[in-house]
Formats: sequence, structure tokens, C-alpha cells
Amino acid sequence: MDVGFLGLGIMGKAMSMNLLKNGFKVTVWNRTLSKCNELVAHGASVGQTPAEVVKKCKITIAILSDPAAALSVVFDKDGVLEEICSSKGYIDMSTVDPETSCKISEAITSKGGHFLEAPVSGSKQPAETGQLVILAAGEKALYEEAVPVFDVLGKKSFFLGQIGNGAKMKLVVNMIMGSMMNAFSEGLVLAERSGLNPHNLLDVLDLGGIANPMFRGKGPAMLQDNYSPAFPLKHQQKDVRLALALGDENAVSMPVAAAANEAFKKARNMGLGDLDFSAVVETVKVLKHSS
Ligand SMILES: NC(=O)C1=CN([C@@H]2O[C@H](COP(=O)(O)OP(=O)(O)OC[C@H]3O[C@@H](n4cnc5c(N)ncnc54)[C@H](OP(=O)(O)O)[C@@H]3O)[C@@H](O)[C@H]2O)C=CC1
Ligand SMILES: O=CC(=O)O
Repeated sequence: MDVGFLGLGIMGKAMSMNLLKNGFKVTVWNRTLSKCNELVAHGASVGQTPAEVVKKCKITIAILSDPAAALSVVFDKDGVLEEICSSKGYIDMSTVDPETSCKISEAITSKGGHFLEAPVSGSKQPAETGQLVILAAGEKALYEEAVPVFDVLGKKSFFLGQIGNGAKMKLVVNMIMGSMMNAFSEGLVLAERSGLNPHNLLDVLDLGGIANPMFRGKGPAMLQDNYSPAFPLKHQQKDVRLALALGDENAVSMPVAAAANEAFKKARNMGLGDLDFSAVVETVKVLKHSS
């Protein structure tokens, strides 16, 4: 199957590479076109614009930073809308709000095209190893057509019904993750400042009821101030911000998530936005130093 791929950031690069490795013919595009070179070296073709990719491929996937980027590749000049038609499908795997997804869905389907939102849970490593969790919603027939692609990209895909449900599920999951990361950060700093060995804390956590892959995976690096980006902090803050908006709409009180959002905003303000979201621990250290 010819698959188009828009967006070769941390996630898109790993995901399109996996498709190539598994025998798909892949045509890639990235706003900064030079990032296509590595994929070309592994057999990908390049489209000069999103429209060119859609023209060539039956199914085109996108995974882009945020709502503005997701809208731009669809609606701007040389965008997806210029070539989408009834024989083509478009799958947006970016993490966006349900309103953005609905806007894209309406535009694609009004031109006869087929649309699925399919944000993913899992980070750089699961993307590289094809272990993502795919949260799809929208047109069921396109979902079924895309299952061979999802089987390569992920360990499990969910079809969640109408457009917006995939986005909502992703935002709820990432709101929980962002809050957990903040609690973990406070715990690591508290352990160290109160005279405990934080490595012992990691061992204790890992043996108990709140053991989880995130603490296990990120903890040792955080203790070495290593925030090499797997999931950029600016994207995590975007997700919590969008989840809070969903909370506003539904009158759900979320003080823990609101506090997490403030911490991620502070971290962005400290210039940490391009680092891994675990760099939020630096905000706890700063607060302590200034007291
Ligand atoms: N990293 C992770 O662990 C995970 C990320 N996600 C989500 O996946 C999406 C991508 O994340 P990730 O790969 O980490 O992000 P990156 O920041 O690594 O990549 C972002 C991509 O979006 C492109 N882009 C940004 N703005 C525009 C624009 N205005 N027009 C066109 N392209 C644009 C970038 O192009 P350029 O190269 O030119 O800048 C790049 O290809 C985000 O929505 C994120 O929340 C979901 C699960 C896990
Ligand atoms: O969106 C990030 C993730 O790890 O999932």
C-alpha cells in the first residue's frame, strides 16, 4: 500500500521508518524538507508539499506539533484539501483538541474524502519499536482499511466511535501523565533534600502499588539531570492546557491538572520547552533554592 506521511519530528520519523521497514511504500513530507533525507536513504520518496503527497497516496498520515500545525497542513496553500477526494483517506495522529479534529473532519469529508483521527499513546521508544497505543475515531471503514498500518505502528488500536473521542481520550490520558510527572518530580526532590538516597526511592516505588513504566524509565535519567527529549515538554504543556479546556467545557474541577499546567508553563518560561517533559523537575529545584 502507498502511504503518505506528513511530519517527521520525533514521532513521525520513527513511525515512517517502521512503515518502510515493514514493506510499505512511503512518501514523506516535512515542513523543514531536509529532515526527509534520512527517510529517503531508507527508501522513502519525497513530496514537495502535503498536496503532492496526498495526490500520490491512497492513505496519508500526519503527526504534527499542535492544533495550529494540524490545521495548517490541511487548509493552507498546497495543503491536503487541494488533493483529497473520494478515493483517498487522511489520518491525523497529532494530539489536538476535539474541535480541531472536527474542523479537519468536516473539511475532508465535504470534499468526499475519508477521515480518521488517531492520536497515539506512547513515546519515542514505543514509536521506534511499533508499540504505540492507537486511539482512533471517525470513519470505521477507513479504520478497517488502516488496520495493517496500525498493526505496524502499534501494539493495540482502539476504535472509539465518533470524531472527537480519540482526541478526548488522548487528552485525558496525557492530563493524568502530566500530573503524575509533577508528583514524581516533587517526590524525587523531597527525597534528596530530606537526606534520602533518591535511587532508593526509585527502588521502593518500583516494588509497590504505584510502580509504572514512566517512573522506571524516566527516574534514573532525571537523577542525572538528563532530559534528552522523547516527549517535548512544550507538547505536554499543550496537552494539559487542552485537557483543562475540556474540563472547563464539562464543568469538571481539576485542581491537580491546573497545578501541573502551571509547573509546565514555568518550565517553558525557564527555556526548558524543547527538553523532555521530565525537565519539569527543575521547577521544583528552583522553588526550593529561592526559599
Ligand atoms: N514525542 C512523544 O513522545 C509523543 C508525541 N505525541 C504528539 O505527536 C505530535 C508530534 O510530536 P513530536 O514528534 O514529539 O513533535 P516534534 O516537535 O518532534 O515534531 C513536530 C513536527 O510538527 C511539524 N510542524 C510544526 N509546526 C508546523 C507547521 N506550522 N506546519 C507544518 N509542520 C509543522 C514539525 O516540522 P519541522 O521539522 O519543520 O519543525 C515536525 O515535523 C504532537 O502532537 C505530540 O503531542 C504523541 C505521543 C507521544
Ligand atoms: O503523548 C505522549 C506519550 O508519551 O504518550
